[in-house]
Amino acid sequence: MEPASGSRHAGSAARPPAAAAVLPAGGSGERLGSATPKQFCAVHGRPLVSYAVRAIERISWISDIIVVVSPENIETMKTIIQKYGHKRVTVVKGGITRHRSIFNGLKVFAENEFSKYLLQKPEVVVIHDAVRPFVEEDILLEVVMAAKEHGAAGAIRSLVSTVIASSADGFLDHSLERARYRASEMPQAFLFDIIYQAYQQCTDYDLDYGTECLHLALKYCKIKAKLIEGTADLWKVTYKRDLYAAESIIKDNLSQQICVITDVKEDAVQVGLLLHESLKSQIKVEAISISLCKNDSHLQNMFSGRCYNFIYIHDKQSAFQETQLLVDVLEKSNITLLYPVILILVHLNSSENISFSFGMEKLTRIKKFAREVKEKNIWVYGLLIHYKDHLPLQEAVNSAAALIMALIKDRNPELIGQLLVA
Ligand SMILES: Nc1ccn([C@@H]2O[C@H](COP(=O)(O)OP(=O)(O)OP(=O)(O)O)[C@@H](O)[C@H]2O)c(=O)n1
Ligand SMILES: O=C(CO)[C@H](O)[C@H](O)COP(=O)(O)O
Repeated sequence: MEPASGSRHAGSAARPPAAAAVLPAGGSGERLGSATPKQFCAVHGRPLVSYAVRAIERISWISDIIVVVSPENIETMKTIIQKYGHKRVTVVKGGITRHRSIFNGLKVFAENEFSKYLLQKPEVVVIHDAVRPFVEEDILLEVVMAAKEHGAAGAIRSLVSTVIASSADGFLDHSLERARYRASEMPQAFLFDIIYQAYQQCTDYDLDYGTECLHLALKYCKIKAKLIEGTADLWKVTYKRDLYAAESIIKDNLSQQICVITDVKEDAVQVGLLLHESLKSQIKVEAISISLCKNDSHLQNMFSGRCYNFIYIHDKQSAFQETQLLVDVLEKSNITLLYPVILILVHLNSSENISFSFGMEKLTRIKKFAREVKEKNIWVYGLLIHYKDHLPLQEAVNSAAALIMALIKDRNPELIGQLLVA
């Protein structure tokens, strides 16, 4: 179950060959400048490498995923695999350069000494940097099918800047015609035997200074790679700003859909309908009116979509029991494993005096409840819709919709347990 994200050629009919993937993750992230190598930096609470692993593991036709990490990070990687429930992953010790790490990853399919188990050699192997989190199945399929046909293939992008060469004294020597050149990105794929033979023949210079796997296939096996136009999201996290960009993309993907759950009481249903109207131009809304009592079978089916945002509207003084039931169902559904789920508890109040109807005791209770369920990766926020004669319901609902959109787009952990007033 994944949040919605852009997919360019959905539903390709081509049948992929037996494939495996090698994800180099053995670098130190010097250019990012953090003490933690970038692949282990948290992006919306989860290490970057986990996003790349997840992107590959959800593809059924990729049998094995080899993640190559530096020796000191093997345990960290194994912990990540366990914590986020990753499957079909083997962790392998990396080398001092990216090429050496990739070569180590490939050896798992060809040389016994590199793994406790010699894995089944795939027809095609995908190579994808662990710091490129947004790879989609359609581009992988295109690259893999092209590799099967031509021996090697890789994703490319148009150049943003012109490439120039400078002379030794720091002056322009010449510039390249930008339209003729492309940036080489990932994923790339190869017939396994081609890329493995290429790495076996590499010089130390290639292994230490090379930056391009497609070039090795050309140089040592005379294979001209097929180049496939990639999407903008395939870029590599390299600098600190790339981590912020990755987090923004993830948050944007997570805030595409919301599920509005209303108590069956008349007021709650009415507010639910108005909220639906107010939100639907900004987000896909699914609305459910339900009595949150135990054993309600409707609840079990509610979390089948790609939804990570829920609103529960009620007009009770206290609805913690019902909310707890909702939390239990969310937890059981496993959607909280990879991303935090937002749950906004909407209380309705039409009395003159807010402080009278919403005392300190209840505020403290929301905070305590939110703190407890945060442990389950469910982020609870309170929202009071306050309406009376001089503040019409429609106006209060519009203001509530704006606050809801801000909460789910920002996904701010500092506001967990707070009560906002619309
Ligand atoms: N010895 C290395 C060096 C790099 N990589 C991996 O290769 C990918 C792309 O390399 P790059 O962006 O250059 O990562 P770093 O080498 O970590 O970054 P920097 O060059 O800024 O130090 C990353 O997933 C990185 O972890 C690797 O597996 N083994
Ligand atoms: O862009 C690429 C495709 O070949 C590689 O990801 C890139 O060459 C990695 O090199 P570096 O580790 O120096 O960033």
